[in-house]
Amino acid sequence: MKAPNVKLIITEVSGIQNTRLFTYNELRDATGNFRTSNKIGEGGFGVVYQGTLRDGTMVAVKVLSADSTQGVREFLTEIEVMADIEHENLVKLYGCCVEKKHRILVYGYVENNSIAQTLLGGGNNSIQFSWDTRSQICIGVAKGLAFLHEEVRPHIVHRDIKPSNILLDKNLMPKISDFGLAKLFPDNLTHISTCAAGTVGYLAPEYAIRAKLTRKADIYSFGVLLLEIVSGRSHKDRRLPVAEQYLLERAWDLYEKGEPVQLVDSSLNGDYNIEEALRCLKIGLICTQDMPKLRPPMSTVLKMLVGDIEVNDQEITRPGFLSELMCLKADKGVKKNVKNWSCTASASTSKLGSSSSFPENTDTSYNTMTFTSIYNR
Ligand SMILES: Nc1ncnc2c1ncn2[C@@H]1O[C@H](COP(=O)(O)OP(=O)(O)OP(=O)(O)O)[C@@H](O)[C@H]1O
Repeated sequence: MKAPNVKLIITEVSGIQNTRLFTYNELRDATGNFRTSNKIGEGGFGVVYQGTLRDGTMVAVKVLSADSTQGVREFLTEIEVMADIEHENLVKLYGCCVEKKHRILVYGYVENNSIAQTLLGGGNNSIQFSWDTRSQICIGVAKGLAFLHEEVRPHIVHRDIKPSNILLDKNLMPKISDFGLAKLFPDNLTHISTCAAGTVGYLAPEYAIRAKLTRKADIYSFGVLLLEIVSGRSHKDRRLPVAEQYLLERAWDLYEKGEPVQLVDSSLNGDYNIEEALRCLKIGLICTQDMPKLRPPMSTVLKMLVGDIEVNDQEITRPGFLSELMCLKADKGVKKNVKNWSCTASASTSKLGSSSSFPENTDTSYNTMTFTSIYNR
């Protein structure tokens, strides 16, 4: 695919209100000429630098790789979606730069990295995630999502809720980031049929398999995230015994045995509110139920999290396991097609994978990807 030319991008960007256009020089000055020591991260579409604008505002400057054709669409989507909205649990987009081959996004700087790099970062972090902090993070993400799903018009489906897209500010308040895959969702539509995109492990089965997108896909991803925050482990961990490797399967297993508390992060050393932790785990399971219509809307999930609505055990049915669904389809004779899932990973290192039914030799990664399922052709 050929990259859209700069004039076209500028025309699209200028049509979006409330977007500040930065000059390349301004951003070069802000980041010390994109100095390596100012690099704070790297995602599928480019490198992120810390910077300071002339008025002293701290910013995160995301520079899209010059050769990324995939990134241009995400770049424009991010601006279109983020330009008009502001919420304490969403990263703020200040503006962008489109000059020659440069495509750069400028966000408010969020001090404490992402949940993927801290809580789930395998000990490379000095932050103590107490129970209260975890609870505050879950509630904050739920507030941000409820805002996107129910308050903004048209509604916004994020499509890539996962730990690396939840940043933590100086007070460890969460901010949802990375709206490059988001979809604006007019009121009159029940769902959007789209090429499925997101991150394996967080994808709702109905969305991954049939590419049928509704807000319930975000709610499923949020459920997986909740389980990760309470358990302090990733949705998949190959170092664990086979039966424990998949967090959602493990959570359901323990729940059925009446032992969900075993899932709570042992690094809390028992120092947590057991009632709240159990409630969070149950809500994680409620959000990941196989039938999308059984997953409550985010405003209800939020009320459950803060204890305004009772969480009733009878409400919880079996989660949707994408891996299982794929195996089932494979058993019914379409196995060879599974290999044909076309996948455009957003980073050269990422591969589609996470369950035994995906192509062999694949690896779990947090990278976002776009792929076309066998049902979406
Ligand atoms: N506003 C921000 N403030 C501070 N750090 C940020 C900000 N935005 C991004 N980062 C850092 O840059 C890293 C890369 O972010 P980016 O959104 O490009 O990719 P990602 O979400 O990690 O991966 P992918 O693109 O595959 O989803 C983040 O993990 C985070 O550490």
